[in-house]
Amino acid sequence: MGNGGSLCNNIGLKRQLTILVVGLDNSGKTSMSRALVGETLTDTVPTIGFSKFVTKQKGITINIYDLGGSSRIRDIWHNYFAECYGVVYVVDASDSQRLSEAHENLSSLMKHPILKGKPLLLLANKQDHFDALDEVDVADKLQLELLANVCQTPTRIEICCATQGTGKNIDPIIRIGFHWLVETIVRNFDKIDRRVTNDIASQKAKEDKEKDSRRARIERLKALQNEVEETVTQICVDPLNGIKNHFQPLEEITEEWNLPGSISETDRPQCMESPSGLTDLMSQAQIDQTEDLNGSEMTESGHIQNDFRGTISAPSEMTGSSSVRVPVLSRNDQVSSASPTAKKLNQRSNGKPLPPLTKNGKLSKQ
Ligand SMILES: Nc1nc2c(ncn2[C@@H]2O[C@H](COP(=O)(O)OP(=O)(O)OP(=O)(O)O)[C@@H](O)[C@H]2O)c(=O)[nH]1
Ligand SMILES: [Mg+2]
Repeated sequence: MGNGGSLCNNIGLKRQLTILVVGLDNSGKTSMSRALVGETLTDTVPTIGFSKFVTKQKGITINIYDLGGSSRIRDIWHNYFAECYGVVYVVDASDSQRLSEAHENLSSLMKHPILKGKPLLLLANKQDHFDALDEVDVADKLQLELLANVCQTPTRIEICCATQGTGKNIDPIIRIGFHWLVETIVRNFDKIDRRVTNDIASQKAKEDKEKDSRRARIERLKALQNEVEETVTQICVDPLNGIKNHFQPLEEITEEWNLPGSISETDRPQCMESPSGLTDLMSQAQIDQTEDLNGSEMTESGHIQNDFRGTISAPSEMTGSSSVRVPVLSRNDQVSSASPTAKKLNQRSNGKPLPPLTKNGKLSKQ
């Protein structure tokens, strides 16, 4: 049996693994991944999030997750660690200015508990640039040997040029390096696979827990919102017509009477014609309601409950007085139909009986 056969035996029925391609932005990760799967290399743009590539090697399906390297995207890399069996780290060997940043980044990756010890291929890319550092210098700048020992990580470094060609024309060093990575993973498959299975399960449990607490937070917010809306409805409901509040601008109220389809001029109560008329109506309403509350006009069922939940001061320009106490009606409140206010309201509704207030304090449609 050839090498391919033994690789497949090791990996069992799964025959599938995931490799992460990471490194700083502009290092050549997407170019390298594309070259590996035989895609065209033109029009490479910075990766936002990640790109997935799939290739096969000796009967094993390999999912390549090419993660964007910009600093903001690096913050989400950890979300992909759990399912990772091995890592390709790409460095722009021609950009010596950024090698210390690359070292910091590589060090935190290799020390991450989920990645620690998983096989690593380091590609010192862009070797076609005249000033590119070779593998000895890159390894030195990245302190690769030290990191590999500290983290007990099987590590290999290669120099390459990702843009040299794609598919069959790919830089052969990339293929050799990739082949080493897959072989190393497969040789340690049982151990790595156990870690991957456990890490995926605990990541899922963590995500489920976060989802639950997010859902609970949203429900709490919704309940709070409903409570606020209910309170606002109760405060804004007008005991006179059940819809408007006392603080609606007078221009709006008078404009409404002139709208097409509104009550005709002859049906319109005199008191609504001018602000002073409105003031009269409001003052009268206040007297009526006080009378009702005193029981003078209480009907059998005791319509208005003595339930002042708050005192609202109407603006003095509306009322002519410094403040007016406005009752906040409870859900079951009704205005006595015998009260003068009700009579005035009947006038406004063409003599039809006043509908009872609905749950939210508005007049029900009858
Ligand atoms: N000269 C040269 N240019 C390269 C090489 N590899 C990649 N490039 C160029 O470098 C630029 C960035 O390449 P990408 O493959 O998009 O880099 P990346 O690491 O995926 O970048 P992000 O997605 O932003 O993280 C592109 O213009 C590539 O054409 C190489 O080996 N030599
Ligand atoms: Mg990219």
